[in-house]
Amino acid sequence: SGKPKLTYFNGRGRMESVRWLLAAAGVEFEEEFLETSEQYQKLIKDGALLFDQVPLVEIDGMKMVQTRAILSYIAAKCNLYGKDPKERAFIDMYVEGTADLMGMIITFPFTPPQKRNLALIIERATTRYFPVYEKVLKQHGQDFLVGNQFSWADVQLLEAILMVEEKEPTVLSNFPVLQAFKARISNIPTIKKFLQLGSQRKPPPNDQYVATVIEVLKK
Ligand SMILES: N[C@@H](CCC(=O)N[C@@H](CS(=O)(=O)O)C(=O)NCC(=O)O)C(=O)O
Repeated sequence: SGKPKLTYFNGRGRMESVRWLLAAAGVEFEEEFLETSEQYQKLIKDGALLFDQVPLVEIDGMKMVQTRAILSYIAAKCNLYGKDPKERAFIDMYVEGTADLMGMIITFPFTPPQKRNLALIIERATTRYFPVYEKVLKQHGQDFLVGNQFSWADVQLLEAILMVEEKEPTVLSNFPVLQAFKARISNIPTIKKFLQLGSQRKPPPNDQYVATVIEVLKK
C-alpha cells in the first residue's frame, strides 16, 4: 500500500511519538498490534527486529527499529527537522527534553505502585522542562520553537504537554506562553484531526495494556 506500517502494542508506549509525528506530517499509516508472544517470536524469527525489540516501523523499504532513529528519519523526510545543522541541533535538544519528560510517564504504569512518584514527574515538568520551553518561545517571539517553521520539536512538545495535563490538569497554570502554544499547535489541521475521536491516537495505558506488554514480551 506504500503507507508506513507500525508494529507495536495497541497502546502508547514508545510508539505514540511516531504516531504523532506521522499524523502531524499528514502521512497515513497502518498498524499491526502485538497481542501474543507468538507474534513477537515470529517477528524475531523472521529477522524483522534488529535488536529483538519494538517499535518496528516499515517505511520506504526499510524495517526500522530504535524510536529515535525512526523519528529522525520521518522528521527529515517530512521537512520537520529545520533548515540547517544548527536548527536541527536545537530541535534535537528540545526533542530529547520532551522525550525525557515523557519517558517518566511512559514507565510509570510499569513501576511498582509503591515506587511510583507522580509528584516528581509534575515537579520536573514545572521546574525543569516547561520553564525552558516557555522561555524559548517567549525569547524567540515566534509561533514555533525553532526557526520560524513548524518542526518535530513543536509536535513532541504538544504531545508532552497533553500527557502531563492528563496527570495534572493545572500544570500549565504558570505558563501562559505554553498555553497559547498548545492552542495554536492543536489547531494545525493535521494535528486537530489527530486529536479528534476515532483517530489512531492511543488512550493512556491501563492495566490491560501493561498485562499485554508483559505477556507478549515474556521469554
Ligand atoms: N531503544 C529502544 C528500546 C525499545 C524497547 O525497549 N522496546 C521494548 C518494548 S517497549 O518498552 O517499547 O514497550 C522491547 O521490545 N523489549 C523487549 C526486549 O528488550 O527484549 C527504542 O527506543 O526503540
